[in-house]
Amino acid sequence: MPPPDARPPVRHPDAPEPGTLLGAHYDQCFGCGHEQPHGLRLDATAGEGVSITAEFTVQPAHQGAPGLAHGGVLATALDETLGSLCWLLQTIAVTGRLETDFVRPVPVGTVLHLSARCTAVHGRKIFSSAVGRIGSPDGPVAVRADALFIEVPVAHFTDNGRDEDIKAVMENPDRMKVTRAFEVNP
Ligand SMILES: CCCCC/C=C\C/C=C\C/C=C\C/C=C\CCCC(=O)SCCNC(=O)CCNC(=O)[C@H](O)C(C)(C)COP(=O)(O)OP(=O)(O)OC[C@H]1O[C@@H](n2cnc3c(N)ncnc32)[C@H](O)[C@@H]1OP(=O)(O)O
Repeated sequence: MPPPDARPPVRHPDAPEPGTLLGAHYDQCFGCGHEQPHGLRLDATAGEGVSITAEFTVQPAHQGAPGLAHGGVLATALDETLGSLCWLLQTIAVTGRLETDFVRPVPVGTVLHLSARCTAVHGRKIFSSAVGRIGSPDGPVAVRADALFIEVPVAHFTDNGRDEDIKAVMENPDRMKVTRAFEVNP
């Protein structure tokens, strides 16, 4: 829970307009990357204020039980949608905590409609919540999450990421949309 002196989130003046399809932040991202054959290929759209909507279609490769989505995959979809809120805050942050409720089973072939909103900011801490609904934006709730993201410097990635992947991004910054958006020059 945010502390009492947390402030409401502020949409950055340079945030993409509501309705903008955000696109992948990194082409190899398991959550959103379109060059990632094993991933979720989740498409997120900027909403009003500090909110995001996203869609993800559960594929056969995402099964846990026969014909049903794996819970970890659903948690990833929530995590990715929540992470997209950082575009609207224009902040680089990573997930510190993700608390997930699995409310209904999600069959393969389902379009999961996700929505996320930032609830508060306190120093480097970003508090947010998300919900995933089955079949339509008004469909039954299947999953919910509350998250704490922590703002980090670019060195979080350059110091810890595998060298060959960091090098590949630096050689072709277009592979990582965020390096352009935040004019990252590590
Ligand atoms: C070549 C160029 C590359 C450029 C890259 C540029 C940008 C990248 C952009 C985008 C990519 C970003 C994210 C990826 C996108 C989407 C994927 C979805 C998001 C994810 O999937 S991302 C992966 C999973 N994620 C991690 O891989 C994090 C691993 N982790 C750590 O790296 C550290 O753990 C860290 C940094 C989180 C904190 O470490 P730290 O040392 O910086 O800070 P510290 O520990 O002091 O915490 C500060 C305050 O947060 C509180 N706090 C911390 N953790 C807490 C917890 N769990 N519960 C409750 N409170 C917590 C403390 O209690 C303290 O609170 P207080 O200030 O009140 O004392």
